[in-house]
Amino acid sequence: MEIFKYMETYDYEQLVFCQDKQSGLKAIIAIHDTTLGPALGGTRMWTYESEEAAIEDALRLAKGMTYKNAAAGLNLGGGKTVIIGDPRKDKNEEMFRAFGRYIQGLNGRYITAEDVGTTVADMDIIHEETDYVTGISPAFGSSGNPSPVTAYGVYRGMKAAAKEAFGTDSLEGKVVAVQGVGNVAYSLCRHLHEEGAQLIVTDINKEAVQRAVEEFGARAVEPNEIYSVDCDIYAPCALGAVINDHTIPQIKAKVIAGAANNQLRDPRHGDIIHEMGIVYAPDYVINAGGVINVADELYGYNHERAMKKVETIYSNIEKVIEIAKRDRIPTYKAADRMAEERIERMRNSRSQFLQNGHHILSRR
Ligand SMILES: NC(=O)C1=CN([C@@H]2O[C@H](COP(=O)(O)OP(=O)(O)OC[C@H]3O[C@@H](n4cnc5c(N)ncnc54)[C@H](O)[C@@H]3O)[C@@H](O)[C@H]2O)C=CC1
Ligand SMILES: CC(C)CC(=O)C(=O)O
Repeated sequence: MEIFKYMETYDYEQLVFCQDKQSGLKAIIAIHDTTLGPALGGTRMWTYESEEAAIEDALRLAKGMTYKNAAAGLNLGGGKTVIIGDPRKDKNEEMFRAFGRYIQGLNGRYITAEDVGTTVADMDIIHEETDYVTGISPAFGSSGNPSPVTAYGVYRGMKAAAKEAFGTDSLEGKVVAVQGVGNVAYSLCRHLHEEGAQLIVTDINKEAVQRAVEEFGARAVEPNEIYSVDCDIYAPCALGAVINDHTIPQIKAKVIAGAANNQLRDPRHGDIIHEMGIVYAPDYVINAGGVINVADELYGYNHERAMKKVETIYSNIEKVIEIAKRDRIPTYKAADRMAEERIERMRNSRSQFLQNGHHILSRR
């Protein structure tokens, strides 16, 4: 990968490599765009096949955060971190302390939170070194684990997408195929089960599958079978790039609505599912609940206020569908348009973010 060429093409501001020999920390912080405010986005810990794959993931996820935060109406830019390693084996306290010091060094240009492979406990350790971290324990007056809130937002957004596809937003009796039943999808399954949806689930973690089977009466399938099952709604809730040339021909769902980031392998896959008549709820619009929740910490966390904003995900999905129909474009393009227009409007009044993150965080 020619890194500067890639950064120039997609207009990234900064890429930071963090190394700490003693703890084994190898982290990449990508800051995409800070026009709207400091870059807020989670830290993912994952066993990447190569350093290049980790860099690419950090860059793609950071850009997604710029669009997510803009579309959600937050005054925040987009960034993300990946830590290279196995979250089950390679974590240690010194690692997150070292990482916290690197975040502090950015002086508020980047604020972190949880993502795949990191937890509230990890954020609490980071908090020992910096205030530029959210999703820390409620004991600190913070919002805690963002996953249940993300799940609630996905559930509401799924209902809005279902209304377009089926003429009603009721999910009672609808068959929903959930890919990955981790932190977010477990809570999502609970909402769906409570509304009377029938669940088909898969995960590479057999215990997670078993829990969904026992608690929600879900039917379990193998990971490679989830695309082709007979269902009304496909909910990708594991990792990205799952809507691709290989999977699209298998999909029978009329709606795709899930929590995973970067679901489309490439933009053209959004065009293909649009032509197939599938209602696609753009990932970064429907999964914004977690970031909306942690972002509220910057104003002194208020759960009621945060949930009120999370509710706007329903109308945001409606808005995206409306723009798509009006302009005869796929929903992913409509979402991009919505986010880009907001950033452009603000670009006239501010350019690069300069240290006021500290000022915001002092209101905690
Ligand atoms: N946690 C949050 O608040 C937010 C999460 N997201 C995104 O939602 C997705 C899920 O996040 P979490 O639930 O927090 O992560 P998680 O790590 O708790 O859950 C992911 C689950 O997917 C499973 N999985 C991995 N590869 C799989 C495969 N090939 N087939 C089937 N299952 C597979 C894992 O075993 C795990 O149970 C991620 O893409 C994340 O970036 C997006 C916004 C916020
Ligand atoms: C997990 C969230 C709090 C932030 C984030 O990184 C995301 O929405 O993907």
